[in-house]
Amino acid sequence: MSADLIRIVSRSSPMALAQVERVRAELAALRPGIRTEVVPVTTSGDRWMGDLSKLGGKGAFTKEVDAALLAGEADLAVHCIKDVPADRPLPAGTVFAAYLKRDDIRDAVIHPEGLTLDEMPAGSRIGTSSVRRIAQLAITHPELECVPMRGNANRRLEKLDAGECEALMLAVSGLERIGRTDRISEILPVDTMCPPIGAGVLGLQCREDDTETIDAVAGLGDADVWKEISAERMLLHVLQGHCNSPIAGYARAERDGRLSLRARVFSPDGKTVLDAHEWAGPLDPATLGTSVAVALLRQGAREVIDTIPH
Ligand SMILES: NCc1[nH]cc(CCC(=O)O)c1CC(=O)O
Repeated sequence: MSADLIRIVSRSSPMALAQVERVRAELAALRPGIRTEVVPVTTSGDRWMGDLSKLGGKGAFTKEVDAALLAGEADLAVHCIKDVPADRPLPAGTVFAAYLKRDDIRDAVIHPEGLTLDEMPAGSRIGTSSVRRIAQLAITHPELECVPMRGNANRRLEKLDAGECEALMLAVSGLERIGRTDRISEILPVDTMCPPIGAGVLGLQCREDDTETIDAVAGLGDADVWKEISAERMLLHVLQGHCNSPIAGYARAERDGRLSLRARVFSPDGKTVLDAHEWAGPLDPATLGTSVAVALLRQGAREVIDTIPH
């Protein structure tokens, strides 16, 4: 950054731009002397409407953003942590300086007439390409059918309205960001629709040698979320999950300081469910993530994850 300007690189979807506006507002309150500018990019994940696994993984939504940061065309990147791969290190030369306060981690159902999953007729088509959602829907609602659905949340809502499916599943936090919570017909509890690793968390990524920007934004971070994400991302790293893995889980820092992590691994048909839940006790968050991952590996997680093509 220059002394008083931070250039923020972002994907140009409505959700990504709303995320940047949140960062700008929080930064303006914390450091009123710093100006911000937005540098928009389009990622391969935004352009490609086919199967994401054919694009080489979740990096599809982060690659071009990382490149702009590393090239010095921007000073700060805002990422949905959910979209940041954990099976490989962060791009060399970059670090997360802060994780913002966490939003709702649950998934929502959107049905034009407001029906819940229980109320939908058998054979109703649910638009989702997420193996995590497909597997868990197969467990609770085997009578419903999943059909592939990609594109940013606004485009998915348009496709729903055009009749391409009867209902959608989308993250509550994403709908909040684009101002479309009015479309929600049901919010699914985490027991039956376990969220993805990193759900509802925005991370602020900087160049590791740019201490000026790191210091400027570090104060936006939330200490509890830092612990939760450290545990969740270590779990994903140890499991070596890929973009199409049916891995779900969330850590929770309690008010009294205790930290727990629940995680699940599913076969796509939902017939195999591996489940682990542990409290950190004296362990640091990353070691908790390792411990829960090992518990899942002991239950056979490697075989379940590796049978899914990616
Ligand atoms: N895969 C796209 C994506 N990345 C992050 C979110 C939701 C917001 C978040 O969890 O940060 C979404 C949309 C969705 O899954 O409905």
